[in-house]
Amino acid sequence: MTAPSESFAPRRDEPLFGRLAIIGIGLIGSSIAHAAKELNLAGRIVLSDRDEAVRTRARELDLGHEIADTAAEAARDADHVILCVPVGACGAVAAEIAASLKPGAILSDVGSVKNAVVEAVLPHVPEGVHLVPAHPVAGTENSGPDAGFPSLFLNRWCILTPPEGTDAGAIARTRHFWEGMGALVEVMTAQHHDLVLAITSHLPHLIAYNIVGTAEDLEAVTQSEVIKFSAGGFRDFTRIAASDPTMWRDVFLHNKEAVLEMLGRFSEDLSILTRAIRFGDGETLHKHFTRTRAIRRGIIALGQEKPETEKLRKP
Ligand SMILES: NC(=O)c1ccc[n+]([C@@H]2O[C@H](COP(=O)([O-])OP(=O)(O)OC[C@H]3O[C@@H](n4cnc5c(N)ncnc54)[C@H](O)[C@@H]3O)[C@@H](O)[C@H]2O)c1
Ligand SMILES: O=C(O)C(=O)C[C@]1(C(=O)O)C=C[C@@H](O)C=C1
Repeated sequence: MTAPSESFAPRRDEPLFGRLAIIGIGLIGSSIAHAAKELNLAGRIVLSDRDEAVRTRARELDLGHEIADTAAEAARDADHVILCVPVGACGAVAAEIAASLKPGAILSDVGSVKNAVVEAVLPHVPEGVHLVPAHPVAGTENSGPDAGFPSLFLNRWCILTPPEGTDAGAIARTRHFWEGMGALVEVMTAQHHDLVLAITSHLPHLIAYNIVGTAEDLEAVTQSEVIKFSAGGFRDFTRIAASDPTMWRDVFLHNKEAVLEMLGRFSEDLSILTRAIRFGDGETLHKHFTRTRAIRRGIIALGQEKPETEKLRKP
């Protein structure tokens, strides 16, 4: 492998896959297309989207090597097919492309929920095709074909959740593909993934959607001072609450049990803090805030986040 200085990760001399099909040309699909082309991860990259305007824009952006009009056309003879559509659409797309999948192909996805995707897709996977679901834990609040960028997955986790008995070679090739884009790969069950992501990703989004909605409702009472004087903390919530409504509707509808479990725990812990404020229990508040501060510092120490001050110095 060679490492041209201008590239964010090493470019491969030989592609990992002959033909890569990406179905759904939004933030994640277009980011994969950028990275896979730049890093020579596939000989031919074919994309498709059900929205004609998105396909037109993808052609203008020169994403991949070809934009197909249908998902089935894109998937035909592909070695690796990645569904980059909202979680609730994965089953229908799998059904649409099933007859085009060639034996030995890897069928994957990037959904933020894994168990429901496996349940919806697995019945459509033809004999000899390997299902290796993936979830890159990387994103932004933006969506659509213009939102993607090649380094999105660099130093970010990508979680693979292959069903029991999945071909080890197919898992290894999927791992190499994500590692090729700079991601760190971990394998776990779909159930475990959904429980972990419910607290680390899904609940934070629900909280952001809720707090920003509450603040909006208060605008009338405070004569528009809520948004005008929004401080750093609230602004961070507004970024998250600007995330794609369709994507997040599907996440909550398809990870219902794990999210409700985490929401229950969250509400219990919130009651403890509420009580401490009501009764002037400073010790409980101080102890709690000290514990959570250590978690943030731990994340920074692991190198997964920069301190805010450093972000200000080096934007
Ligand atoms: N946005 C993130 O931060 C993020 C991060 C990791 C994983 N994901 C997951 O990646 C997937 C895609 O998310 P995104 O942010 O790229 O969304 P996006 O809204 O940017 O793009 C989704 C695209 O899928 C297309 N689409 C929808 N239904 C389709 C269908 N039936 N057939 C073909 N195309 C269809 C839409 O037209 C759209 O262009 C979701 O499952 C999401 O859970 C998102
Ligand atoms: O940074 C953001 O904007 C994100 O919310 C990305 C984020 C996350 O929760 O970390 C959102 C959903 C995905 O499934 C993975 C990543």
